This record gives sequence, C-alpha cells and structure tokens, in this order.
Amino acid sequence: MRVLVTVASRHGGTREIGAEVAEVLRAAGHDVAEVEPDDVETLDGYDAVVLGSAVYVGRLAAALRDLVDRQGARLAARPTWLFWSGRVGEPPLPAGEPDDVRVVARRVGARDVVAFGGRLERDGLGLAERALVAMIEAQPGDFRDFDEVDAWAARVAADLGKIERVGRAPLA
Ligand SMILES: Cc1cc2nc3c(=O)[nH]c(=O)nc-3n(C[C@H](O)[C@H](O)[C@H](O)COP(=O)(O)O)c2cc1C
Repeated sequence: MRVLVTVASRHGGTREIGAEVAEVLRAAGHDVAEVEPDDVETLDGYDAVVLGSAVYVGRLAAALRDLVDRQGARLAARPTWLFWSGRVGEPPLPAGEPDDVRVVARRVGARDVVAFGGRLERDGLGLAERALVAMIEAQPGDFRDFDEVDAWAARVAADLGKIERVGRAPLA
C-alpha cells in the first residue's frame, strides 16, 4: 500500500521516530513517503497515513494540528495512525496526555494512538524554549525507545496487511 508518514518535529527527535516507522513499513513491503506536515497539499494517491508529533507545552505541534485542520475529512476517509513523543526523564514526565491527542485521534478516526518517550537537548533550544523547559522542570536526555517504536510499527504493518487483503472502498 502507499503510505504517508508525516511528522511534526522542531528539533528532529520525533522525525527520527517517523523515519524508523517508515523503514519498518517499507521492510513489510509498503511504498512509504515521508513528507513534512506543512508540505502535505493532498492525500490523493495515499492509501493510509501515519501522523506523528512532538508535544510542546501540553499540545501537539502546530504543524500537525494545521494538517488535521486542512485534511481532516480526507484523513478520516483513510486508515490512520497517530503517535506522539514528548515525555522525558525517569519517571517519564509530564505524566498526563496532551488534551488535543484525543481530539485529533477522534477527528481522523485513528486506529491506534501511541506515546513514545522524547529527546531533550538543551543546546538546540532557543531562549524562550529553555525558559519553558525550566518551568516544566523537564530533564534533558534521550528517552526514546526504538525497540518500542519498531514493535508498534510492526503492528501498523500487520494491520495494513489485513486491510490490503480485505480490500478497500474508493477513497475521497
Ligand atoms: C519548549 C518545550 C516544551 C515541552 N513541553 C512538553 C510537554 O508539555 N509535554 C511533553 O510530554 N513534552 C514536552 N516537551 C518535550 C518534547 O516533546 C520532547 O523533547 C520531544 O522529544 C521533542 O521532539 P522534537 O525533537 O521532535 O522537537 C517540551 C519540549 C520543549 C523544548
């Protein structure tokens, strides 16, 4: 199947998770395009979509929310998955889920939603971001677990395989 993987990421950590998901889907035989959310002009030609986003100050990244605003109905017409990445530290904090994760998941009819750990590198942050990170007492480090990412992507690939076998209705 032709799959779009589109990930909103300011500092690259979430984009790398998306690239890993894309690799697993390719290895399962799917034709995968990785496109920045701001560059997604149409969903024509895609059978399925994996959405990804980092979380900043309790919200999904603006680029991902904008994409869902632009393409919500077309996303809802396709099998869609959502992952987000953000929590840092041991234990992973903040514990809660951003409010808009459920809103976006419902809007696009996500078949599954998963949270992955995040990566925080103080060096790459601007002044305002440093102040915000200090405020939420976020601990720097790389808390992404690529085995977890691979396992989730393998489940997405298996689900895509089932959809492919059953056949699909024409897409909007
Ligand atoms: C300014 C700022 C605010 C953040 N706020 C949150 C937050 O509210 N919740 C959360 O889980 N992670 C938060 N994080 C952590 C990021 O989501 C995490 O570092 C993520 O991996 C960054 O992804 P990126 O490298 O793709 O930008 C914040 C990070 C920054 C820099």
